[in-house]
Amino acid sequence: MALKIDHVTKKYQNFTAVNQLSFTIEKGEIFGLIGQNGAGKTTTFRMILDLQETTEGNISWNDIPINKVNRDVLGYLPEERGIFPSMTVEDQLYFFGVLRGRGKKDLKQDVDYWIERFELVDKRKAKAETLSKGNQQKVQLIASFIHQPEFLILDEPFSGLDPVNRELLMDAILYLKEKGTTILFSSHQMANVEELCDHLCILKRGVSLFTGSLKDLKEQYGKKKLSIRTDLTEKELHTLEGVTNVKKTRDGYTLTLEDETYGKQLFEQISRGQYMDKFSMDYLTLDEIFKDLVGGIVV
Ligand SMILES: Nc1ncnc2c1ncn2[C@@H]1O[C@H](COP(=O)(O)OP(=O)(O)OP(=O)(O)O)[C@@H](O)[C@H]1O
Repeated sequence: MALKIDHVTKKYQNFTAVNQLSFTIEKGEIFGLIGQNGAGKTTTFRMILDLQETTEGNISWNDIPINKVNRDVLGYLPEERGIFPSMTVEDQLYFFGVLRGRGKKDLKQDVDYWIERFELVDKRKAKAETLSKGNQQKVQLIASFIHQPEFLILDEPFSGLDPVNRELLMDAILYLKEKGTTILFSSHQMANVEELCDHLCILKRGVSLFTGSLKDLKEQYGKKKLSIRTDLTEKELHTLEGVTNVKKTRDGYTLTLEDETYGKQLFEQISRGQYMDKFSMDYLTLDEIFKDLVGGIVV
């Protein structure tokens, strides 16, 4: 594996921000770290980047302790955004590329490529302070990987981006993965995690509630979501055995089941031998699983 987090704990005086956290990330994988505000995501990132010491445990990159790893191997988009306000977009990207060890000539192709890909061509000579928040974020994003790091850490990269820019970023992350970059990111938007991640870790108050593949997480929960169109009332559906929740939707109901084995008997009870034009069992979305696991609303 490329990154190994081994029983890592971070304490601030008596407060434990990260508690015995362990996970690994394979080379070229996209790994999502999710959790509510204060769950310990940024603290974990900062320990991986050696910006903060662990209280206990070890972190290594390709079996080398993280504090011995060449900094240029890593790229980081921090949560607190900030770029040089009076520097142009283009100069900014050259600055960060050169700072992290690349030659200016060698950078030109990549700077041009990313400026175009993130639709910033007409802004390349503009001072960063004159850009919209979303455009500033795109510049900072490119700056975080313009030196071609092997391992890229993105703290909430999607926040503040409109749907078009979200798609641009999605595609860019997948492109970087294809090129072999290992990517760790956090997001409050579960749809982004669901679409991108190979593996994920769900943190609650510094403790991992789940670490593994999205597929395993979904299968662990099972196909507990049942979407139907029926003449039965909400009240009647509530009384059926195995149904834990009923939600009215635009054109029917979504039921949550105790487990998927109730599917067959519910089909018989609800259809009563009649044709049903909608009866489908499905896995919960990551958003639903997350809310169930952490027992709260995503903020
Ligand atoms: N320097 C510090 N001293 C004391 N407590 C801290 C310090 N830094 C972070 N914490 C606490 O550690 C916990 C984890 O914070 P962290 O920033 O890692 O959370 P997060 O998951 O990134 O949250 P968010 O989604 O809001 O960014 C929080 O309760 C925070 O208040």
